[in-house]
Order: sequence, then C-alpha cells, then structure tokens
Amino acid sequence: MTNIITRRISVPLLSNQSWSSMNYVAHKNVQFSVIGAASKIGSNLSLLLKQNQKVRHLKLYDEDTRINGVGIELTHVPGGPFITAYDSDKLGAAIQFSDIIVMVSRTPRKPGTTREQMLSSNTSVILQLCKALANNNPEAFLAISTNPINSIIPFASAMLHKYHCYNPYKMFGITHIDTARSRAFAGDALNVNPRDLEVPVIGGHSDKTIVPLFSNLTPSYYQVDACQADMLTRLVRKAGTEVLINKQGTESATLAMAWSIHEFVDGLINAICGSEVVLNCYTANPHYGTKFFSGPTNIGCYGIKQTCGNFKMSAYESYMLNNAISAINCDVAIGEEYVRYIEGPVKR
Ligand SMILES: NC(=O)c1ccc[n+]([C@@H]2O[C@H](COP(=O)([O-])OP(=O)(O)OC[C@H]3O[C@@H](n4cnc5c(N)ncnc54)[C@H](O)[C@@H]3O)[C@@H](O)[C@H]2O)c1
Ligand SMILES: O=C(O)C[C@H](O)C(=O)O
Repeated sequence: MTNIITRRISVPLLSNQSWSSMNYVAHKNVQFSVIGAASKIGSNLSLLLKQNQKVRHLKLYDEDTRINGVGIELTHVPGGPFITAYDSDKLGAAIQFSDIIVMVSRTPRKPGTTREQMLSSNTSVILQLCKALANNNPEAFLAISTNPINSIIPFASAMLHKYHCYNPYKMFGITHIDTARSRAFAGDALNVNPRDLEVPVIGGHSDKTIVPLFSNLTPSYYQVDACQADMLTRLVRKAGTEVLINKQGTESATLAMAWSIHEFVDGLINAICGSEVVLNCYTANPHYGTKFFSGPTNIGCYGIKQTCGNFKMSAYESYMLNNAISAINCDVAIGEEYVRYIEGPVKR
C-alpha cells in the first residue's frame, strides 16, 4: 500500500479560526437534492425530508430509473416540499439551483471488507458528481456519506480543486452516525434518555479513526468510568460491521443512517436559514496535523465558520487519537492520489 503515495495533490486548507464574524442572511425554503435516492438510505432520507417544513423543493436523483416510482410515491404523502425525480443522464438538472446536495450513492461494503477497500468502487460516482457540480452548481453545500469517507472527501476536494470550484467551507463528510451511536450506547449504559446526551466524536469514520470522547459527555453530571468508556468506544467503532454481519451481507446500515443523515442535514438547513449550528462532520481541518478531520463544527449560512479545536481528553482518548491521526493522514493521501489514477489531465 505504501508505494501509492508518491505525489500529493494540494488543496487549500481551512484554518480552524476562520469566518468568525460573518453576518446572517435569512434565507428560508431550501431547495434540496438527494443523489442515490432510490436506495434504502436515499428513499428513507427523502421521506424524512418530505416532512421537513423548511424544504421547498426536493429533487431526487438516481442512475436507476426506479427513482421515478420513489418520486411518485412521495407525492402521495400530503403536504411538504414539491418533488421532482431525475434518472440516468439528468444529474446536472437534478442538482441545479439546490442549496444543499447530499450524496448517498454507491457501493456498500460486504462482511470481511474494510471501508478503506471501497475507494475504487466509489470514486467514479463521486467524479461524476464533481463534474456536474462544477458545471451546474458550484455554490451549493455538498454533503457526502459515500464510503470510505476518510479518503472520499479528500478525493472529491482535490477533484473540485482541479475544476476550480473547491470551497472547503461548504464540503462535508457525513459522520453524524458516530455521534448518534455514541449517544444511543451511552444512554443505554447510563440508563438515561440518549436524546438528552451529547458526545463529541473526533477523528475520522473507520474502525481505527473513530474517537468518541466520552470524557466530554454532556450534561457533565453524567459520567462513564474508564471501563465503560473502553467498552462503549469498541461498540461505536464496530457498530457498522455488526449491522453488516447481522444483515448477513445484504446491506450495511440504512435506517439509522437515513435518520442520522436527516438529523445532520436538518442542521445544515437551519444554518442556511440563518441559525448558527454545531454539527459533527469530516471537513478540511488542519488543527490536529491532518488535512481533514471530523468533529463538532460550527456552521453558518455561508458554510463552516469554525472547525473543531482542542478538547480535554483522557489518556485513553489521547492514545487513540494519536493512532487515528496517522491512519487519517494515510487515508487522505490515498484519496488525493487517486485523482491521478482516475482522471489524468483535467477534461471538462
Ligand atoms: N457515512 C456513513 O456513515 C455511511 C453509513 C452507511 C452507508 N454508507 C455508505 O453509503 C454508500 C451507499 O450505501 P447503500 O447501502 O445505500 O448502497 P445501496 O447499494 O443500497 O444503494 C446505492 C444507490 O446508489 C445508486 N447509484 C449507483 N450508481 C449511481 C450513479 N452513478 N449515480 C447515482 N446513483 C447511483 C444505486 O442505484 C442505488 O440506489 C456506501 O458507500 C456505504 O458504505 C455510509
Ligand atoms: O459500516 C459501513 O460500511 C457503513 C457505515 O460506514 C457505518 O458505519 O455503518
């Protein structure tokens, strides 16, 4: 694996102190595109968005023409946003004028594989989206849940940089499932309502790089001891694989994933509508010595206002973070390097 990293593509870095004093622009009734909307994640997410009062127009795209059936069915749910479905070669129209584009395609992993091994299966669909974004809507917020997040976001960022439309303030890798799981598991362990809990999760989105900070659990009168923290961390890191194995390889996490993507994008919608929000996501962030990093991120209507900075950590968490940093650096380099394999010189 090590030989791959011979030449790196540099993309501009975000400072974690940036954009702190931008004014709000009230901007309601968001237009939203879901790419990969015929899948279980995509259609469940679309159903949740159909009930989101802040969305005016929901555009559904999938390469699979069954997306038209999903679109028709959603029009039978009374009220909510106007629905349009797009298939095959209509990706450009599907993303044009949208404030937020969420990418949930393409290949999920099978038992026995790691997320890292998904890169070659999933770059082509990201490449298509980057081209369409450059040509049709470079100003949109772009949120991607396609695995492997740790490498796909650097790959997409380098691609958009090549197309002269990379905006690090508006590019998000969706890692919200890790906070959802951390809250759910901590709630069970403490026998409290998980919806009342917040757990920052930093690092990346893979077994070696998810670092939940149970020492920072809030409200702070709830505490987990060292033994519980170790057990919960292992559970969160293995949660995706556990779902995969118990669904007997037929699919990865889809329902909790649709729910958690909706909780995440609802926060992005609130940001676009003028609120300042803090959301867990994987973005450009050099603070920990990696180009990209996941953690609680402050977002406003123009995008990221401040990426996550320092946390007080237990010795156990610091140890895991150190290991995660070297793994993230490797994943980022592989993602950036993949641009050269897939594209060669820029063609538009
Ligand atoms: N970030 C996370 O926490 C997280 C969680 C779960 C799944 N995932 C990832 O999400 C991705 C999709 O997983 P899934 O279970 O929904 O897969 P799936 O196979 O159920 O669905 C994939 C969808 O992508 C569509 N698709 C394929 N090629 C396309 C193209 N060129 N353009 C548009 N759509 C296209 C397919 O038609 C299908 O509807 C995988 O990479 C998976 O690992 C990420
Ligand atoms: O584990 C997977 O492959 C899907 C996803 O990343 C998850 O965490 O459930």
